Amino acid sequence: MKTYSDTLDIRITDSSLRDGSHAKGHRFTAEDVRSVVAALDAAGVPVIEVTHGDGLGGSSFNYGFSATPEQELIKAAADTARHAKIAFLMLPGLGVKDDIRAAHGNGGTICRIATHCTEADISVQHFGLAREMGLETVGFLMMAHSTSPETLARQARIMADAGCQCVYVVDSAGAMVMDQVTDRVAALVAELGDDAQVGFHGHENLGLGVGNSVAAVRAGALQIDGSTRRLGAGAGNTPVEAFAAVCQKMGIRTGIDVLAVIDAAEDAVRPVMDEECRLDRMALLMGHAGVYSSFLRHAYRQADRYGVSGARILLRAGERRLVGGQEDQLIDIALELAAEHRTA
Ligand SMILES: CC[C@H](O)CC(=O)C(=O)O
Ligand SMILES: [Mn+2]
Repeated sequence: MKTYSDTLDIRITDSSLRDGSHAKGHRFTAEDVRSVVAALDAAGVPVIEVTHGDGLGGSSFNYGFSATPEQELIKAAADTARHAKIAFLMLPGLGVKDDIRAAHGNGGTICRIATHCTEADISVQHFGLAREMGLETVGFLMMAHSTSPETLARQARIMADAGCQCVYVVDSAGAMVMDQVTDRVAALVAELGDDAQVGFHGHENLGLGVGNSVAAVRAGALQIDGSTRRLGAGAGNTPVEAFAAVCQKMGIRTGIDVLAVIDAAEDAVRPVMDEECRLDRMALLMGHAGVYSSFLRHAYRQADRYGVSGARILLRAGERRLVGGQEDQLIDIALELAAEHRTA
């Protein structure tokens, strides 16, 4: 069996300071970042991702403005971490190449480029630049439930050929059940061979983050994302502390000190959260209907603004197969629902 390295079977990346930015309304402070990074780093978490929830350049009217510029947060993380590497994420078009250069200048060493799962071609120049700069590279194929394993594998090949060193199957909607994860991860492993590793990023919208991540590891994934205390979009991400504990019981080496990360979840991450990430009606509907997790807060906002049901907004977003970046279409849906209500 392939392992991540001689000492680790898999490598875990904590996304609470990036995916969790959605749940926090993009209001992390440098102090929040320093305290979370210090605790995760001390617990042996090997990679910590820090960026606006929608990636570099995400701070905007459409996605939500950051309270603190993300480059300051990346620098605070890099200045605090003693062992952990700092990763940052970018969606081509939201962020630009200069954002990658700035993140590198502020101490980020892992560049993660995310595209919709059938649009890997828009990442090619960014992987090229990141590799030229000596950065480690990771690719995100988002909304991976919405396409077949074969198509996903072909898209992964585009990223790997462009210089991506690990392509992630990203369950952005938390909509996949275990066999779907197995099929997709196995298809990427078969396609990429020794050319690139395979990763998995899960969400908890069907309560399957840990189970799906175990399925991914069994199918050959060497990198797994999670968020301590599940701090992430929708019902949150795979909880790092629970996944690390499960891995320990299964003899999968993660390098994480389980007791220390359990303490970090309670003592460092929970205090920076507005509230727990809950598997409530809206979050569960996202998993059920296949809706991008970061639409959750936007759906609540438009439901309030137009006096319509947030659940119905999400169901219609699922029917329309909206993809990340189409947050503004939730407004159109809310307006339609309001008009239908008036004529009913
Ligand atoms: C940056 C967009 C998005 O939040 C990436 C991600 O975490 C996902 O698709 O799940
Ligand atoms: Mn996510």
